[in-house]
Amino acid sequence: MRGVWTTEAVRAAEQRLMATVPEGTLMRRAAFGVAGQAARLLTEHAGGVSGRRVALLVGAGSNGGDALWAGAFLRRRGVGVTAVLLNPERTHAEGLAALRRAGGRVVEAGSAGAALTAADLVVDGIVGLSGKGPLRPGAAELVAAVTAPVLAVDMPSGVDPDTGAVDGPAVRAAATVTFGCRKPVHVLGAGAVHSGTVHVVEIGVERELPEPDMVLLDAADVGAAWPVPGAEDNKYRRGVTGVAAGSATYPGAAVLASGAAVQGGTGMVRYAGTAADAVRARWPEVVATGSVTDAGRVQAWVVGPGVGTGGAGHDVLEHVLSAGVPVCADADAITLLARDPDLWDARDPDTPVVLTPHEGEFARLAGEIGPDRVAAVRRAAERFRSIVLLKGHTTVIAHPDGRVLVNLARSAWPATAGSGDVLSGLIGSLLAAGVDPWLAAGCAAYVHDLAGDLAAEGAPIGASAMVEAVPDALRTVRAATVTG
Ligand SMILES: NC(=O)C1=CN([C@@H]2O[C@H](COP(=O)(O)OP(=O)(O)OC[C@H]3O[C@@H](n4cnc5c(N)ncnc54)[C@H](OP(=O)(O)O)[C@@H]3O)[C@@H](O)[C@H]2O)[C@@H](O)CC1
Ligand SMILES: [K+]
Repeated sequence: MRGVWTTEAVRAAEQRLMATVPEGTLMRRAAFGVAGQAARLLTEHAGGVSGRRVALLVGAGSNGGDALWAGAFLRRRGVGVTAVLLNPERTHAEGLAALRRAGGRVVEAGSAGAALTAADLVVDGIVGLSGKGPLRPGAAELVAAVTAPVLAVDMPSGVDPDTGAVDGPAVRAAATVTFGCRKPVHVLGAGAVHSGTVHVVEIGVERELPEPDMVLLDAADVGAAWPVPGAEDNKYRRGVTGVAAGSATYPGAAVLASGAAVQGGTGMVRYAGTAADAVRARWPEVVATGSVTDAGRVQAWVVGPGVGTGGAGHDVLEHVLSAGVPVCADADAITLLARDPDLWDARDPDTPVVLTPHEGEFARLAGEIGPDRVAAVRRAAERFRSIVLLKGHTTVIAHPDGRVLVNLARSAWPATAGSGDVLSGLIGSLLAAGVDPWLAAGCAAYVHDLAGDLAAEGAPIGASAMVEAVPDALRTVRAATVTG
């Protein structure tokens, strides 16, 4: 698992560390990391380092100081460096002196045109963790004139450091070098896109950090958590997943959710609903019945996709919530819960529930999301005493106790009709196997996204192709576990 820490936690850790090391040490370590990545990008985009040109966009604080020191290091490798000062009277003095000593050029924003046009790489040191709001007009104008790839120092300027929100001009970086750990800006929403490839440079601050504010799973974590049957297991011990989804008119959701549960490795899938014929036709291994009341025993239920929001869907959801087993409630089930909160009374308080809304369903259930997605999902998880998984380019998964897991999409190909049904089937499969519901939601989100990416291979796909690709995705994460 990789941690993500808020700027508040990072600053506190930085203060503790600063007290133990000579002044300027952390900035030079940080800047050295920036210079290393800059050299790598120059090699990649301009075929070498020496003789290439770099422009530094330098703001008023330490972020600009990092950029200036990085410029000084790059000068030693024969790079032509020009610093563009956005706020000359507040420029980091030591950094500026270091760049000048190393033979760097310094210009003010008004005369930056030639340096920006000639640059093979631009380093964004406009603003870092003290950033508020979008780029101010002077900075925005310069950034708009950039054509070379941008390397962001700590974070892309103009993005909100703690929410990743972008509501005006902001830097779009090819890569970002950050210090000590990832911050929310690197993994949330638009911020994740604007950050480009994120490189974390250790500067010592990481040793001072408390428990992370959010975590990201990697392939090996998912591979280790995904259940693998042992010699003692049989289909019942592996877990039976109930799927209450779809309808005679809309059988697709039932077929996709049941298929994903099968492919996710559950021991048996019991389908209950009016799409039984369609499910049997596509997945003969599924035991299909017409109603949840005669479905037989299951260890977890997936409920909602395509069940409708009328009386029949209401009764299905009520039955499932009172069954005393973990439930993944998606789509129409969420709309039903939003419309009739009394449905929650059917749930035994100890029964784990995983809610998987998209943004519209989330708003119906818990109100508008606002710019701070993580805070909104945390509040909803606490309010409904459920795991809440908010879908998006960054999927945010909150536990009622405040823990948050995020999953970053590899591409947007999986954003297709029926994709959510696949996700809920995977979650159901893990819940039935007894995986912790918060981890189950995180692992399912990871495998869902990976399956989409593997199926797509750079071209559009339908949700059925994602179901087909689940075994490939599972092989990939299991291989990562083996190789460490
Ligand atoms: N954490 C660590 O361990 C280490 C951190 N280090 C580095 O320090 C950085 C944080 O530095 P920092 O606190 O000096 O402020 P920073 O982000 O440079 O902002 C400067 C000023 O910009 C302004 N401003 C605000 N918003 C703006 C906007 N939208 N557009 C334009 N301007 C805007 C605002 O001033 P204002 O004009 O509002 O008075 C603000 O005070 C951090 O990101 C990392 O790079 C490393 O050196 C070593 C280890
Ligand atoms: K920056």
